[in-house]
Amino acid sequence: MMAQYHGLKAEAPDCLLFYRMGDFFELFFEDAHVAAATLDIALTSRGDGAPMCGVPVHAADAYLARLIRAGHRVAVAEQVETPEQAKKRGGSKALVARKIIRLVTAGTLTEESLLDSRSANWLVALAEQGARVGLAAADISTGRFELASVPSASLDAELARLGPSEVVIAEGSEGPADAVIASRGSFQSGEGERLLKARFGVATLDGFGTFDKAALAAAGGLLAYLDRTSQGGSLFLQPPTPRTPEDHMAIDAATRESLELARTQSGERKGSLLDAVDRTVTGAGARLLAADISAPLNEAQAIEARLNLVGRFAEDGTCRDRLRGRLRALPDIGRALGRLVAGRGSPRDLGQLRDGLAGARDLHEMLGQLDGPPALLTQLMPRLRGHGALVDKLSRALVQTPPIDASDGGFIGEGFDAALDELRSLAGDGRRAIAVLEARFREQTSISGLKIRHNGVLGYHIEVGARFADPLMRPDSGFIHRQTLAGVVRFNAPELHDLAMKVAQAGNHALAAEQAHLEELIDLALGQRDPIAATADALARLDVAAALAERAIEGGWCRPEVVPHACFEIEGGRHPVVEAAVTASGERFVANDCRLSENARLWLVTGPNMGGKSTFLRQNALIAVLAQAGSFVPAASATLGLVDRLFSRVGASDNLARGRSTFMVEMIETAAILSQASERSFVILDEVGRGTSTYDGLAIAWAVLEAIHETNRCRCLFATHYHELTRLAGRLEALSLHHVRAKEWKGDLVLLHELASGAADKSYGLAVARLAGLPKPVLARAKDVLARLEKGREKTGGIAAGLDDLPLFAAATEREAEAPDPLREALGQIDADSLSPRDALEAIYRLKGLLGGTGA
Ligand SMILES: Nc1ncnc2c1ncn2[C@@H]1O[C@H](COP(=O)(O)OP(=O)(O)OP(=O)(O)O)[C@@H](O)[C@H]1O
Repeated sequence: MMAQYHGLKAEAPDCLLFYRMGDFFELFFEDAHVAAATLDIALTSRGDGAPMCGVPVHAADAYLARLIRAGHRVAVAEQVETPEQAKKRGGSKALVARKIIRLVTAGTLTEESLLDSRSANWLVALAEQGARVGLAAADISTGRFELASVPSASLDAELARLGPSEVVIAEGSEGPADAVIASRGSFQSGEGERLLKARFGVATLDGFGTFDKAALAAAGGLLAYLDRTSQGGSLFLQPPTPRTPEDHMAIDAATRESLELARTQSGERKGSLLDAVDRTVTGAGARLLAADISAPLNEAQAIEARLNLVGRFAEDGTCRDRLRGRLRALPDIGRALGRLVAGRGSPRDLGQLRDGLAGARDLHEMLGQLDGPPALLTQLMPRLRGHGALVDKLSRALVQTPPIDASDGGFIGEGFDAALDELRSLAGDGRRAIAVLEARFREQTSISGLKIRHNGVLGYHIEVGARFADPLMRPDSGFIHRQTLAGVVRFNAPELHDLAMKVAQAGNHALAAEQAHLEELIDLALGQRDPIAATADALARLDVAAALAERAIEGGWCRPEVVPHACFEIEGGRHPVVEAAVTASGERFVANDCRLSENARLWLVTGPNMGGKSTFLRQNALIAVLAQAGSFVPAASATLGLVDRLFSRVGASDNLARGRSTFMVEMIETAAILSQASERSFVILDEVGRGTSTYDGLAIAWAVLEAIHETNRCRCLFATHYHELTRLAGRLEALSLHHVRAKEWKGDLVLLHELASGAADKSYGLAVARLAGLPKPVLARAKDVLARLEKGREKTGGIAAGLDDLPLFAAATEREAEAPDPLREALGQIDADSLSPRDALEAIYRLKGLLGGTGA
């Protein structure tokens, strides 16, 4: 047996091996140690001392879920023949054949119990091709399949958008630290193209869109990995959709994290923007909303289309309530379909398709009565119907609530198949005849406690109390002794045997008939897989639109207006997450305006700690995300020009608690903004520069602000404690000063959280410290120190002395640009077309010499 075990283990060395033995999956050796520790189950050992532990087959899903969540992958080795078959094949000592039937990994789950119904479950494969990375993403629980090719620099942003459960890369290539390494062979564009064509049965991929080599190579890696995990079995993939990152607002990983779009910085959904917005009533709706918020659109028309639908549901409360009420009752047909395609479907999944598709048809009828439907609704409508024949068949075939487990039958309803009904009635007749026989035996033996019972070992048998058993033991009694237990004795009888045979036979035949129907019904449903998936998507879109309308009404949100010029005008804007927290603690959230335009695109925000600067910055970034995701926004009015890229950076010390963010990271991230932000971008910078010494920090913040103003020319909100920066207002015409208001009242600091124009008059640092309970002697001492510092500042002009005659940023950058670069000049003088190979080689040596500073 161990030879067989090691053989299987060698097939999946990077997985824990679940080795089926009877009613258990057993794990051995190191696997047993890992599983026992993760699952908190007893570690035992075999006769030969090998460590082992086991989990019961019927409860395997729950254990699998825990192992997967702990980051493991599991290979499931099943028995693929019965002990009888094994004996027939190889004699009495033959070992039952076993085979790995599936690798269970985080990115390839379909089981309801292993998945979060409100989150997508992405498996991503990456393939490097020069400066680009191909990205293939599949969620086989719903069949979604996307292919993209992105510049290497955008990879992190794409991965952060998807939040994949599992990433696969080719050996020797770069990727996330926990990525699964697969063999290089399949990560080739030719292989990818071949596998795609074979899977979707097409001669060309043109019908799906255009994919470059990087995307095809990633598809190759993904399909080969899926094939390995399913061990050649089927799984649900819709045709690939090409994804063009340019169609969406670019949001890099650091910005997502800082804005807490789908998860908070501690990794939870609660407290994120998504959580504050989500009022969806179906799992599929929740998944789509998460995708929408993670990838806001970049095209006004598409945004308008979504907003029109949300607007319609916002206006019509009755329609919205009815729609949401019906959607709430619908099963998750997308995932039911995924399980059916993967061969893990149950009668209950068919029941879910029946109910979900019938529900979609009802919604079609209901929504069809709306006057002047928005264009997006008109587009969705045809996808809600067209399943009449399938629904009809499933309705006639299945019982009201079909079971998950098909093995006991009982899922095909009465009246669907006359032959099945006949078999069932035969079994029923048999059982009734057995009841009659029991009465007759009682009369005949005069044992009133005599019973006919049934169990898995003896089948039907007669049971009497031990003290009544003697007469039945006699050879001529007509009863045959089977078993004596403490207190009872069990018998059989020829008549009972005959009847039992009939019942069993009819039962087996009925079960076989039900299984045949199940297969046929599953085939029928799978024949409609694409239209069913389209219906599932349409239902999800309706849920998202109605949920956003619900949220808008609940919070008094407004419909944003998207305009062609790069403005950002928000009246009475609010932060949905902070507002909820502030309101919950009985306070009032103060709404604030933000007005950026092409000529006034940079706001420098000052004011005391805890005054609300970060909240103000973030709420505006979130409003941009929501608006472009097609949602109403938390404001009285909002007009904005499309944002192509969104950046949010927070000064290093704010994040030190996480032990990750250092000044270095802050600078790397700031560098990314300066190199990537365009005139259409929106940037929030929160106390950038404060992670280092005052002089260095101020100098960096100053230069960054100037560069943003002069070079990037994007819309930007910049919060700072460096009051010296306010001097920039006189030099940069598109920069204006603002502050969060505070006042001292009877010696106490009152934070008003209200934005006003101009710079803050004081920094109130000591007042905040007092509010925080700093000891009195320390405060008094700090006051003294401050007084001296301020005196010094008056005399010398403070740390910003001398900044006033600093040359303009443009002049400084010109100077930088003017400095001659000998390498550049030498390169410019080469006439590439006239070079012989020998000249070229010499030129390379010369240039290399220049690079080293030695000349040539
Ligand atoms: N507009 C508002 N209305 C009501 N309360 C607010 C508002 N903005 C912020 N707050 C409250 O003030 C707290 C501090 O806000 P925030 O973190 O934005 O201040 P800050 O000025 O950035 O502080 P620091 O400079 O210390 O980082 C929030 O947690 C919230 O409770």
